[in-house]
Amino acid sequence: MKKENYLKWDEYFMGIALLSAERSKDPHTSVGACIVSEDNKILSVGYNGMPMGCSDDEYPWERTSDNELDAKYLYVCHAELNALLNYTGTNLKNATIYTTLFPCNECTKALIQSGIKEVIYMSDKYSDTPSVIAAKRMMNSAGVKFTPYKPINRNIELQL
Ligand SMILES: Nc1nc(=O)n([C@H]2C[C@H](O)[C@@H](COP(=O)(O)O)O2)cc1CO
Ligand SMILES: [Zn+2]
Repeated sequence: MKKENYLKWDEYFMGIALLSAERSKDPHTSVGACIVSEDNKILSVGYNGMPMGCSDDEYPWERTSDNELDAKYLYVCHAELNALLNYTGTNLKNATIYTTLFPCNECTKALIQSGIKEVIYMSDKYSDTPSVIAAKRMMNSAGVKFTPYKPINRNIELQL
């Protein structure tokens, strides 16, 4: 008889998003994303980080600063955008993105334009911000389904 405690598809893909988030250098919020085709093939992954060539030792990680130029927000590339940009293929039509944090309005525009049809998200901690409210409005208009991930409360330990 087959093993029963294998990872279901949703768990596997959100697990990969969570593992990708572990690559983030952001001291406050690590985000990971995994893009999956209609037939459950992993197409791309990403996490939030500074753009290529912009050293994550030199660019700021602060959330606030007297000078906006000394805070992270003008520079950091979101996990969802990185996952889109890391994709080397040509067809994201009807793909699903698993993300550990609900997408912002800017990533949402790019997700919609790329053909992503579903967003499965873990945290929605910024749900009351204009960015997320706008993101949901656009997803609703564009027919992009968004579904909270159902936690299974299982710990998976990886010994590295
Ligand atoms: N959906 C998202 N994906 C992301 O990759 N991010 C990134 C941008 C920042 O590096 C960090 C959020 O920082 P903070 O405001 O929680 O300290 O997560 C943020 C959001 C929120 O919309
Ligand atoms: Zn974003």
